[in-house]
Amino acid sequence: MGIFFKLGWFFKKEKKRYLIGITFLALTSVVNLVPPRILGLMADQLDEGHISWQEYGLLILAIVLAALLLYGFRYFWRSQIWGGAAELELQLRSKLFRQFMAMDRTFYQRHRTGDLMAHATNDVSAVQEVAGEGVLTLVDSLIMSVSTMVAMIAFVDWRLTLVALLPLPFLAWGAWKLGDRLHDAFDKSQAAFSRLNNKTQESVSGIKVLKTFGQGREDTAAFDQMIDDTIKINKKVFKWDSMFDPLGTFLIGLTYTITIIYGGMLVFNKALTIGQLVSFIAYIGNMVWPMFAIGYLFNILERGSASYDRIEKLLEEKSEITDKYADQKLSAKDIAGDLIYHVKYFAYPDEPKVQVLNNIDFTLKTGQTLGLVGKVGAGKTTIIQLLLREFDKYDGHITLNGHDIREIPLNVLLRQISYVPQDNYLFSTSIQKNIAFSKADSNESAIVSAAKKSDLHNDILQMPGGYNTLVGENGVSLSGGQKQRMSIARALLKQSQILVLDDALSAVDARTEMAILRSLRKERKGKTTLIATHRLTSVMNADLILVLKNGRIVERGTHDQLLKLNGWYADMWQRQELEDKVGDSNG
Ligand SMILES: Nc1ncnc2c1ncn2[C@@H]1O[C@H](COP(=O)(O)OP(=O)(O)OP(=O)(O)O)[C@@H](O)[C@H]1O
Repeated sequence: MGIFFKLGWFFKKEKKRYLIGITFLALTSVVNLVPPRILGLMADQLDEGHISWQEYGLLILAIVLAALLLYGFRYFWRSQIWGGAAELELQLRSKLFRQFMAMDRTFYQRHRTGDLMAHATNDVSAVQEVAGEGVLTLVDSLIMSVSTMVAMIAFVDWRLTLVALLPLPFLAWGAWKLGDRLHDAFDKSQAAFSRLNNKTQESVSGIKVLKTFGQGREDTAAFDQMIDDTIKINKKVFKWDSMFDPLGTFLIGLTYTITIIYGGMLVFNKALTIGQLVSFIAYIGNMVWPMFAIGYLFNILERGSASYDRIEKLLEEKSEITDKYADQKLSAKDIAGDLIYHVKYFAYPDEPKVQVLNNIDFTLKTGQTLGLVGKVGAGKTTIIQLLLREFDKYDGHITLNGHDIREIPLNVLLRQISYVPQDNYLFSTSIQKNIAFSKADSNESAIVSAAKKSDLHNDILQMPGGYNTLVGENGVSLSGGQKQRMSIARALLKQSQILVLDDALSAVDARTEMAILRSLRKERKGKTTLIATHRLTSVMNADLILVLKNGRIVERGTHDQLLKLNGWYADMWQRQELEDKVGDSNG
């Protein structure tokens, strides 16, 4: 029952809806007592042999009227109570979705996508059942069983009521105990199904890798094993289910048998009329559902409660990135200015002792371009992540036009940044919509212009549907280079103050890279650009180049200054130049 208190906030909000629903539910139960009583009266009249057609007609009319009333009452309680359950489902789902949107990276490191999906679907459904089926079962089974018992005693006989209903509590007990096992088995079957889903998704998404590594057969075997396990688990569901139904039939049959034997004796001894026995038999029908229901109720509430706790736990998680300054009156203009980094110490939250950035200091004037280079794992992406506010806990500060970025409203800051990661996400829709994702109200000419600047326009014209070509899930139908250029077009369309390219040109050839960089220089005059890369030609025109090693800046300057230093940059430049020459002569 605790779950009803946990959901108190919701029932309080939806008080009116539930009061109306419960009132109609109670009316339904009471009107349900009428047809059996009328059937009894009819049977008595038939038994006594004096049938007045007028009276008979009136009784039939009363049954029809009761049926019509029941129709109307049922409609009202259903629309109110099921409507309430749907409302709760909606509220929980949107709360969860908002929470998922607000959460930082570490949240997604702690929770797997499949698990989050399960919370947003299975758990929400289990809680929704409490507000629908749970309320119905609790209220209806109580009112219906109590009112039917009162009618049995008042209109028929208390002794028959006592004896005939003896088996029914066992039905409630059986429904509770077996139902518990059934639900348990059902939960396991759901979990197995979810594992199977995860596996299918992973195998299909990674099909290219699987095939190229010749792992197709092994993966199929692993999948077969999983199906075997799932079937074994599902067999348990059928086992408990098959025990449950016959138990119900047996106990209900026993109740009817006792009624016929003992009721028959009472009729024989003239303690009861035939009509009363007929009414009683019809009333038993009213008692069956509440017994099943009471048993079910415990399971619905237990499951709902466990699911609600899981949802609450997720909702209680706090993002490390809080938009504390969301109300700060800062506009895009206020933050358009120099970008200054002064980060003494940064470590990722899961490994707080491993220093990833160490004394990163630099100033980038408005309109300048910064190049970030260095070996893999040197800290280039980490520097960018701090600007994007994926992590807020570091010793030092990063400012934009003098404002600490942690004190700028998130939406104001992020609207001023276009970010192209190494591996961008494309939605399974048309090319046009994928480019326009960064600025939904863009017109066609702006989209085409962005595609031209990122050297993608000609590729798109070659495609069967042009700009309307569908790209498949995460752009499967595109080459790596096309995907990267599409992400750049998306970023350019946004025309933001700061553009960040994180190894975003790694999949395009040197000539295409040069063309894109040329148009970027033209396009982004007066705007700030950050480029992290392994290919030094991408940053040779930058105003400032930082060479990173183990999270520290080991060399800094322009291309020419760095060449003169004769350090890592100069060495790498020579090697890459040589590689290009060898590549050209081979090509
Ligand atoms: N989420 C994370 N949690 C813990 N450590 C991380 C995380 N992301 C990156 N690191 C570590 O931080 C260090 C810097 O990584 P970063 O991605 O910034 O390097 P990078 O220079 O961008 O490398 P690459 O050129 O391969 O992209 C690496 O040692 C990496 O293993």
